[in-house]
Amino acid sequence: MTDPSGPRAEPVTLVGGWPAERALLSAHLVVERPRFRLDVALTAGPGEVVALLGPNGAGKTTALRALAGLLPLHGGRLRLGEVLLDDPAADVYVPPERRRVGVVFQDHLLFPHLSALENVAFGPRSRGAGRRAARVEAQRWLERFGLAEYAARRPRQLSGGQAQRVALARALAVHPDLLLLDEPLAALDARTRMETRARLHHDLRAHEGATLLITHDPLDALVLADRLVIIEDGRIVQEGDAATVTARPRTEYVARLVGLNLYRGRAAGHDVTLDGGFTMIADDEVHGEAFLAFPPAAVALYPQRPAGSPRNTWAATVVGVLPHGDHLRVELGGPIQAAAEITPAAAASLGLLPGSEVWAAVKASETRAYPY
Ligand SMILES: Nc1ncnc2c1ncn2[C@@H]1O[C@H](COP(=O)(O)OP(=O)(O)OP(=O)(O)O)[C@@H](O)[C@H]1O
Repeated sequence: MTDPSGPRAEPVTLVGGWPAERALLSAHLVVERPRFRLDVALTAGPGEVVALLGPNGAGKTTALRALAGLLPLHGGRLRLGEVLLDDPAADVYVPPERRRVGVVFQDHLLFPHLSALENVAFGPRSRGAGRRAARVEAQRWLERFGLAEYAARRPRQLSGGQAQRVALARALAVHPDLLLLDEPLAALDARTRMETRARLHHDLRAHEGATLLITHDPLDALVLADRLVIIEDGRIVQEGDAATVTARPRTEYVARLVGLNLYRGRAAGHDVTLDGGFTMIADDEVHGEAFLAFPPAAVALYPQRPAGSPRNTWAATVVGVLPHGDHLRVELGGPIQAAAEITPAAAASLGLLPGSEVWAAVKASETRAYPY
């Protein structure tokens, strides 16, 4: 037992999810472009899968290229295990082929003229393994992934999902310390994507190194990753496990990603006055700068002002109506911009069209407020 009066552990500075000195990957990536600057700190531990999410142009590919060594850093430093890979201040730059990094790109996956087995064996061969040893290793990976029966097939005889997993086996066959997955499911159709996602989740457990997954798709991130890092305009705007990020989004992009309406405002107890002046009532009690969020499914729409109305009620104009799964997503203008999710039957009975005037209401009990 520890002595409570004894010396206490110093709090460690967390860079990402792991204390920088214990992480397998410890990176501060600074890349300058003419009109863009990437400046992010990333860490990942052994066996950890970190998803890097962000809108178009956020800098995800730039980060991946810097980690792989395809793009030298302009500032910061990159360490993998005990090895310093890039540190411009110390004039250190290890080229891609000498990094213990495996990359799986979304397309250009496999060599078309080689069989699945030869494709996977290429990994160990390129790291100096003998022909026979490389084939044995490749066979082991195909078996592990349940792909042994496809060993002799050429890539064009494989489905998209199978090819994707052979590419993963090839990357893992060299036992990289860092695995980089670039939109690994983006090229697949919806059904294959679902199956491959589930298998990939399983396959990734065989990897003892760190994994960084780049994706646009929140579902990929939520299923595959232990931790999410969200970047916008070259900077990290939020990171944490899925539960934290989805419960408390901190930017509009993150809110949309998890499907919430999100606003900033000032709270005084349960009342939150949003930027723009509209006041809403939340279940939570907060004081000062605050976020207010509610899911589109919590927004009820009425043709007239609802009687005995819930307090969060406002007159809105329909801006657009889009299919969303088996529901419809209604974009509303008015004192606040909001999205509502309703059934097609409800939309038909309201006669919703762009320009329609409706009343919107959200119960305070479905509205979350939290400090900014
Ligand atoms: N070779 C380049 N020269 C100059 N600017 C570049 C270059 N490559 C990328 N950029 C710029 O860097 C920024 C980040 O691009 P990046 O491709 O990393 O974003 P991303 O998050 O991967 O986007 P997407 O999801 O669209 O692939 C963008 O503003 C882009 O225009």
